[in-house]
Amino acid sequence: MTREPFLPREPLHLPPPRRWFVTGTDTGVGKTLVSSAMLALLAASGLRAVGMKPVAAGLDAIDDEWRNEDVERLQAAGNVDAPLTWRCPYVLKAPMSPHLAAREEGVQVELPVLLDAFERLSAQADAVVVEGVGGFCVPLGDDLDTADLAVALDLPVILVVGLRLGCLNHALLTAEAIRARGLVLAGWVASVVDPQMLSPEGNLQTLRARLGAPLLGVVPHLEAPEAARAAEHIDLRALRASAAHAARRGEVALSVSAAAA
Ligand SMILES: Nc1ncnc2c1ncn2[C@@H]1O[C@H](COP(=O)(O)OP(=O)(O)OP(=O)(O)O)[C@@H](O)[C@H]1O
Ligand SMILES: C[C@H](N)[C@H](N)CCCCCC(=O)O
Ligand SMILES: [Mg+2]
Repeated sequence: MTREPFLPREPLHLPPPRRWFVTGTDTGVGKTLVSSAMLALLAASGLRAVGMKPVAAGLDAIDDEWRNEDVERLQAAGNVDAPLTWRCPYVLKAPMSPHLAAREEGVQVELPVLLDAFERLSAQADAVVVEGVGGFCVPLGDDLDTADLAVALDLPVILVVGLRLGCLNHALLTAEAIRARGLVLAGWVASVVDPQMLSPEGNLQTLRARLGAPLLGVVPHLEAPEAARAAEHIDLRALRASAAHAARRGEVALSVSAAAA
C-alpha cells in the first residue's frame, strides 16, 4: 500500500510579507521540487499560495501541448489561479541559459515586466514563492541577471543545495553572492540529488557550520520526487525569525515614506 504524504494542517504562523526567492547551487538541483514543496506546505496551512517562474527556458510536450514543466509543477502545488503571463512572463523554447534562448527568439527580458507580473500575482496571494533560473548569477539578458531580479524584488532568499560532490563550494559562493548584494539568506534546503555521494552527513555538517542561515530541511533522494513527498522533509517554521525581521523592515520603510510624505 502506498503511504499518503503527510502535510501539516496547522497554521505556520509566518508573518507577512511571506514572499521568497528560491535559488540553487546550480541548475537541476531541486529548486522546483523544493519550491513546490514550500507551496504545498503554505497552501496546506490555509494560505493562498502561488508560485512564480519569472523566466522559463525549455518546453516539453505535456498533454499534447508545449509547456514548461517548472511552471506546471509550481501551478499544481499552489492554490491560486492566475494568468500564465503573471506566473511566467517569459516562456522560452530552448532548454539553455535564458539570455541565449531569448536572443535566439529575438526576445528581450525586461525587468519592469517581471516586477509588474510579480506585483499582480502578489496582490492575489498570501504567500509567493519565486523560483529563480539555474544558479544565482545566471544571465537573463545583456544587462540583467537572476541576482539583479532578486535584488529588484528585494526578497529573502532560500538556497537549495543539490547534495553532490562540488556543492560545498557552490553553496558557499552563492551565499557570499547573495549577501554581497545586500539580500538576506533566510534559509537553505538540501536535496539529495546524488544518492551515491560520499559522506552526505559530513557535507551537511560543513554547510550547517558555514552557511550561517537556518537549515529548513534535507530532502532525501526520493523515488517519486513530488511536492507532497518533499514537503514531509521541510519545516518552514524556521523562517519565522527572518519573516519577523522582513515584516519589521517593511514597517520601518512604510513609516519612513509616510514621514517623508
Ligand atoms: N531529493 C531528490 N530526490 C529525487 N530526485 C530529485 C531530488 N531533488 C531533485 N531531484 C530531481 O532532479 C531533477 C532536477 O530537479 P528540479 O527540476 O527540482 O531542479 P531545478 O533546480 O529546479 O532545475 P532548473 O534549473 O532546471 O529549474 C528533477 O528530475 C527532480 O525530480
Ligand atoms: C534549461 C534549464 N533547465 C534552466 N532552466 C536554465 C539553466 C541555465 C544555466 C546557465 C548556466 O549557469 O550555465
Ligand atoms: Mg526548476
